[in-house]
Formats: sequence, structure tokens, C-alpha cells
Amino acid sequence: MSVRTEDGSRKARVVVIATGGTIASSSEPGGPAVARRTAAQLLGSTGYGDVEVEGRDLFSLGSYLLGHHELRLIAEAVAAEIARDDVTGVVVTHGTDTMEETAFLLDLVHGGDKPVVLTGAQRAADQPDSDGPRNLREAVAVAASPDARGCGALISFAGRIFAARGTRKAHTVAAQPFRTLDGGPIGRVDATGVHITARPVRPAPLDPPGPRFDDTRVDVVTVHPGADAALARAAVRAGARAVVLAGTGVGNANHALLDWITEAVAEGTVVALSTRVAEGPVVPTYGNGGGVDLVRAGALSMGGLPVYQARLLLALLLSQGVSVTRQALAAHV
Ligand SMILES: NC(=O)C[C@H](N)C(=O)O
Repeated sequence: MSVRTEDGSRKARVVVIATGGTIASSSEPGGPAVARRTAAQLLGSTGYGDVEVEGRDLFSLGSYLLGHHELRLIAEAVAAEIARDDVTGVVVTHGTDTMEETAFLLDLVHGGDKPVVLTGAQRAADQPDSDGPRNLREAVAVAASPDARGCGALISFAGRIFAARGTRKAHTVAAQPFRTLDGGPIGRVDATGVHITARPVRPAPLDPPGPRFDDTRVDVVTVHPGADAALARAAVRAGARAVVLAGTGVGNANHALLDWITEAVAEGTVVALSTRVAEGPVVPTYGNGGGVDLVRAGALSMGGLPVYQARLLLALLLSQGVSVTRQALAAHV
């Protein structure tokens, strides 16, 4: 049903899909915070200006509990809502721990122009200074904004708007936990409205995740002084189709991991090269077990994609039977 204002123009309608996180969390006296608030409770009764808002509960979990199955459920729920003619945009309330993965998945598969906006909170819903209500109000404004159309999936948090791709949680407790690698936020939202100042460049959408995504295993193995190939081998034994190496610096490892890459690639495992450094791309530079040797042995550089988004991209592609080659990754990294 379309909603019309007195002058006959159509009002924006935003669907808020609640999935849990700190924004939905509260504690029993002395106990730990647990996500239990519903979409209706998050939305409250304050109203969202000119925007009609509709709540939907998907589940209520800390985002540290999510698996590929739950990420797929979120992608399906978002797709169902944006397919509705009367819906202007969608907000997903979500824990911040893994928001970068869910936002990126939604961005990878989002083909239309309608804004999909994730938000959450850093202070629980029962804290007097909880940031949840403001973040939610702002996210609704972004999802309703014509300016945000065509930007894919976004994270709106503490007044800043981030493109999903390249954004990661960079602070555990700060009110603004997000940072985009190699670039800042693409806009801001404040009392004067929604201001998009840079438009993200996005590759063609991928097919949405199917049931096979749920158990497509891709592991991250971190390189550190003295690291050997034991964890990487264990990952493959446990069923990993790909291993993302979070290398040191610009993407380096050592001779033990170099030898393992040669073996693993020969046996059909995808080995991807990322970095454990918080910001900056992989730039193969060094020999003697460094990034140049790793790439020569068959590791695929994940460029400027943050390590956990790299993991997610590989899982999606492998779950769809895509042969993961340098060319297949070119549009994404
Ligand atoms: N701020 C948060 O939402 C963190 C929480 N642990 C979560 O990801 O669910």
C-alpha cells in the first residue's frame, strides 16, 4: 500500500530489519549484556519525521554469533523488502563486531538503487547514553534519502556514512568504531540532512548467496614471527576451500608458508594474500618468502580489500562454483 502525503506525493517508507547486536542489548543487574530487543522496541514511539517506518524481526543475536547461514538470511530478508514497490530503502540493525562482513555481502549482491543501510550501537540499549536511538534515526534518514540511491550498502554510524566496501571496525569501544581503508566516509548525516560527498564505484552485482554458502568454509591464517604452515594445513583438513593469509606488512610470509602455498595451490586450494596491517593494500614487493614469492607460488593478492571482506568474497564465489582466478577477482580487489 503506498502512503501519500496531503499534497498527494508519496511518502518515503523504510523497513527496519532487526538482527540483534548492542543496539538491542540490555543486561540483568550485574549480568552480561544480551541482545533481546525487538524492532518495535528499537523503533519506539517517537516517529521518524516524514518517513513511514516498519519494523521486522529476523533474529536477535550478538553479531559475534553469526554464521554464513544467518548472513544469507539477512541478504534474503533485505532482497524481499527492497523488491516491494512501496519501500524506499531498508535499514538493518546489527552488531558492530561483524557489520563489515554483512554490509559487504549485501553490497556485493545488491543490484538496484535503493539504499540498504546498516547501523548499530556501541553502548547498550539500557545505558543512559546509548547511541542506538540516534544511530537508528540517522540510518532511517539515509535509507529514505534520494541522495543515497545508487550507493549500494552503507554503514551509517555516529553521523558518518561509509560505503560497505573497504570499511572495517577499527576501534573496539569508541562511539565511532568504523573506518574506511584508503578513504574516509562518503558522507554525513546531521540535523541539516543527509549529505553524500563521494559516490562509491561498485562492480556489477553478484548472484545472491544460496544454501551452499552456509557451509562454504574459508579460513584466515595470520602470519607472525615464527609462524609455520600447521594452521593453514589444519584449515584445509577441516574443509577450507580457500585460506586467506593475513600477511605481515604489504603481504609477506616466510619459507614455511611459501612451501605450503605451492603444495596447496597444486591440490586445488585457493590461497589469497591479504595483510594483518589495519590500513593499506597488499603490494607484493619482497622476495625470500615475501609477497613477490607468494604470488609467484600461486597466492592471489586481495589488493585493498580488508581481510575479512576478502574472506567473505571468496566464500561467496566458491559457494557459487566460480573458479577463483586473478581475473575473477579483478573487479573486486
Ligand atoms: N557494538 C556491538 O554491537 C558489539 C556486539 N558485540 C555485537 O557485535 O553484537
